[in-house]
Amino acid sequence: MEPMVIEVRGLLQKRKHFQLGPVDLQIPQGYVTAIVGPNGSGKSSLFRMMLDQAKPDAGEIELFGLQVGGDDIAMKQRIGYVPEQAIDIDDNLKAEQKAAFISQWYPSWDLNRYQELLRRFEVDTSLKLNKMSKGMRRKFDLAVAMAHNPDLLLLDEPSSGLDPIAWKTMIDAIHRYMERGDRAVLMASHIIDEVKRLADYIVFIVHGRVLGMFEKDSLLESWYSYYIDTSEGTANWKAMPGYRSAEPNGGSLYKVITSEAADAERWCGETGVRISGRQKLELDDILTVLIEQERLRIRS
Ligand SMILES: Nc1ncnc2c1ncn2[C@@H]1O[C@H](COP(=O)(O)OP(=O)(O)OP(=O)(O)O)[C@@H](O)[C@H]1O
Repeated sequence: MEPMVIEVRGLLQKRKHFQLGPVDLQIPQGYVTAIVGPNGSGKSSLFRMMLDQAKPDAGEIELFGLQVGGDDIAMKQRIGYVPEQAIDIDDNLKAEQKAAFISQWYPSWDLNRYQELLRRFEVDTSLKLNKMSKGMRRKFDLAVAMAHNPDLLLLDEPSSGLDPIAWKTMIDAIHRYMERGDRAVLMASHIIDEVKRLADYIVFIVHGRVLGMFEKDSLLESWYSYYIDTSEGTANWKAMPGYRSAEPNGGSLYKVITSEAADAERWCGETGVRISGRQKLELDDILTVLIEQERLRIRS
């Protein structure tokens, strides 16, 4: 098993209208892990606690085996972070001045790498930060976050505001960053295509609850819709392994969703349930089912 770069244990944050956790998570070195969840599910809150910008009410986080919460500068220097929104949105400095300032904090700041990233992202560093477009600012933040060759990249919706060309450059930059094999990315994203292209693992979070961490390929292999013909009378499909939901699909057809496709297929064969069609679920469809189930769980 790979070493873990992030370990989250029993993490709890209570707010007036929202509770995050308790969260237990292990993020492995060498992989990209995407946190996927609807608006307000707690993704940014989790990042802020990992960076010690917010305190949990219970539990702990370790980065590189060191507990977050102390004043460990060396630990922070190993991280590159792109927040959901630029922290210093009104910054009157030119981008090049800001970068010169930030670079002092990082002994491993790599000027060549930084300039290469700026070139590829086409960032004009003579602009003042508060005069940059949202996308330009995002590209600058990405270049800065990667310029010191961090061991861990924390990216909170990194493609927010990027045009399609910049988006491809970002995907490419993250792939290259991962080439060395001993780094890790934890990213929050709403963009399904981005998650599919980048992520090795997916963490679903809904209403502050982590619903599990899944290896992407096996996740996409195990969620299926089956179209079941009920005209000849059929077994109770709710007993199907991994059963999630069923809805009428015209005539005697029912569309049944399972998250354990291989076992469900076998079960159908054994119980005489006739599958007249099958379709893999996309990530957003999986998330929709999980959100709905979480809603029902909260209501009950
Ligand atoms: N400083 C704060 N004080 C109180 N509540 C907050 C604060 N920041 C966030 N929240 C609440 O915590 C919950 C989680 O917010 P968070 O920003 O972590 O979600 P998110 O998953 O990142 O959402 P999005 O996808 O919209 O960025 C929300 O209900 C939000 O209103």
